[in-house]
Amino acid sequence: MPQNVERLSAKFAHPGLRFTTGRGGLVKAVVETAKAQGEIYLHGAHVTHFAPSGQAPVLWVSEQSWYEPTKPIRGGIPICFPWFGGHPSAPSQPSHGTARITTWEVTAVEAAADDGVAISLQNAIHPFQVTYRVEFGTELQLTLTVELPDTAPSPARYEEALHTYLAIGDIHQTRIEGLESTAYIDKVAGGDRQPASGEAIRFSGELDRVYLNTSGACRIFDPLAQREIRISKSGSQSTVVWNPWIGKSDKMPDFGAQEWTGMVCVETANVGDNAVEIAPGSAHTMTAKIQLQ
Ligand SMILES: O=P(O)(O)OC[C@H]1O[C@H](O)[C@H](O)[C@@H](O)[C@@H]1O
Repeated sequence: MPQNVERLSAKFAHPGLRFTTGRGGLVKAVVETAKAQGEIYLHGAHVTHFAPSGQAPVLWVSEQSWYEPTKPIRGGIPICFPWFGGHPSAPSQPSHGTARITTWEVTAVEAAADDGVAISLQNAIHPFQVTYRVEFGTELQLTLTVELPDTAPSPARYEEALHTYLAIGDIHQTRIEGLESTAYIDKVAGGDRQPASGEAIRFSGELDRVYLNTSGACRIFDPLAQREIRISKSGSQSTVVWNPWIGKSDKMPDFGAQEWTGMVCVETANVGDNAVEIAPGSAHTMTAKIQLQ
């Protein structure tokens, strides 16, 4: 049975969470508790807002974003799955997979720790069964579980990313710590492999890096907004860092002219050499926890 606001509201009534029609007529859940505000669209299971009470939004969303069933939302937390970037063999397939442009089914809404509220969703993306639990508390906790049914004929491989767009005061002043000792693929330099830089990441032009074999937390220091965002994770061996700067964002119709100065992506991922392979009847879970320090 198709999900609509009335049916969802009747089935999953819970204090602090309500279903409503969002932009473009797409259905979303809105969270308002004593500790936090948030929202998630069923389209893409896309978290588009999170803020602990009294704080400015932690996530950035473009004013120019599409809100259409066939297009990804620009900002928030798109789920890239089951591939990252272009499809490995079929270039006409959508960038970053189909998870972010299909409607997810809500399976549960429940109370979570710390006066929070959690929503769970699922999506069948052949050959996988995917579940996503989003816990809105003082922190935002994301749990993405990919299962390969035991009826599958052979093991299957996938890539994934919680492509988190963070709202920052000014990219020129922002620095990211936690990846100093990790080698990376420089996508701006055509995919060259670079050794660990030994330094915090700072931004002075387009930056698009895939850090491999790293399971540690990142700290995003934002002096203009006078705050620090911490992203910790489990089940993830890659971290992607991206800011498109002027030239690339100018070419994107869903990106406002000066918006690139107020965002940075720090993506909890398993991509490239870190793609995940699972056997029939098994599952893999990746988590990310996003918090203000
Ligand atoms: O425009 P999209 O398909 O949403 O991709 C946006 C960006 O996602 C990731 O961060 C990739 O590393 C970038 O190369 C890409 O440009």
